[in-house]
Amino acid sequence: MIKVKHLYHSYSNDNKYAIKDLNFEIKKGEIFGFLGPSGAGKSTTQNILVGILQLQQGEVEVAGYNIKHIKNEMFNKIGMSFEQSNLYSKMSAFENLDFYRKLFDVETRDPNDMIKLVGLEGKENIKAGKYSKGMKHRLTFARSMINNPQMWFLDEPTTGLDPAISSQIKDIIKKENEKGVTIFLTTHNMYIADELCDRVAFIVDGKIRLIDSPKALKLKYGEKLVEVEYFKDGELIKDSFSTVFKDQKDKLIDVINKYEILTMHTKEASLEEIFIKVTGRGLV
Ligand SMILES: Nc1ncnc2c1ncn2[C@@H]1O[C@H](COP(=O)(O)OP(=O)(O)OP(=O)(O)O)[C@@H](O)[C@H]1O
Repeated sequence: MIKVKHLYHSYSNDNKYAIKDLNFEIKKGEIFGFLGPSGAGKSTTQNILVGILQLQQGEVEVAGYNIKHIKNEMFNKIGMSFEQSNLYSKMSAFENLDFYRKLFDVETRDPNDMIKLVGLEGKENIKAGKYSKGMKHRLTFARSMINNPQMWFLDEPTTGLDPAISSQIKDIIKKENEKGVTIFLTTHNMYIADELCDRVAFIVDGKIRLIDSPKALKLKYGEKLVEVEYFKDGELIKDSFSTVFKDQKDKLIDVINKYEILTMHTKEASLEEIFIKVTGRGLV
C-alpha cells in the first residue's frame, strides 16, 4: 500500500535534513505506527505521503500512486485526520461533513452516521468554531473516513480525548482495519501504538532506527522473568524467577506447589522502555 525508498526532506534546501534516508513498506491491511518524540520527522513524512509537502528526494508510492506525479483520483482512496484540522468554523458540524463529501468522486458515507459514530449526535447543528478541541478532533476524525478510504492516515487520533471517547475511537480504528483498511498511525503515545499496531517504526532525529512488531520487540527486549507474590507462613513474599535457567524454573515450580499464590506475571518490557533502550531517547 505504501512504498518509501531513500526519502529525504530539507526545509532549508541545504544539507540539513528533517528526515534522512527513510525506507519502509506498508502492506495492505496493516496498521503501521510511526513513533517518535517531538521534532523527530513524523509530520514531515506524513505530509509528503499525502501530498501536502512536495517530494524533494526519494521514491514514494501510496495506494498505487507515485507521489512525484500526484493524480487527484488518489485523494478518493486516502483519508487523513491531522492535528491541524482545517474545519470551516462558520459551518455546522453537519455542513462541514456534507461539504467535504462533495469533493470526492466516490461513494461517501452519510454525515449523520459519521456524527453518531464519533459521539457528536445532538451537536451536529453547532458551528465547528464553537466546538471544543476534543470535539473538533472527533469531527476531523469522522471527516477523514467519509470517502471510505483504503489508506487512512491518522495523526495522534486519541490525543486530548477522555478515556471513554478514546476507547471508542480505538474501536472504530480496529473495525475499519478489520474491513481491510490500511492505516498509517503517527503518535508519541506508546500505549495506543502497542494496542493497535501490527508493526511500529521508531523515528528519531529524522532517521528510522528500527521497524518491527510490538510483540517481537517485547520478546527481544523483555526480561525473561516471572514475578510472583505468595504467602509463606502468613507472610507476603515477592520474588522473581528467571524462565531461562533450570534451577530458577525448579524454584518457581516449588513455590507454586507449596504456597498460596497471590499474583504471578511475566515481566514484559513496555514499548516506551524499548524505545529508550534502542534510541537512547524518550518519546516526549
Ligand atoms: N515548516 C517548517 N519549516 C522549517 N522547519 C520545520 C518545519 N516543519 C518542521 N520543521 C523541522 O523539521 C523537523 C521535524 O519536524 P516534524 O514536525 O516533522 O516532527 P514531528 O515528529 O512531527 O514532531 P511533533 O510530534 O512535535 O509534531 C524538526 O526539526 C522541525 O523543527
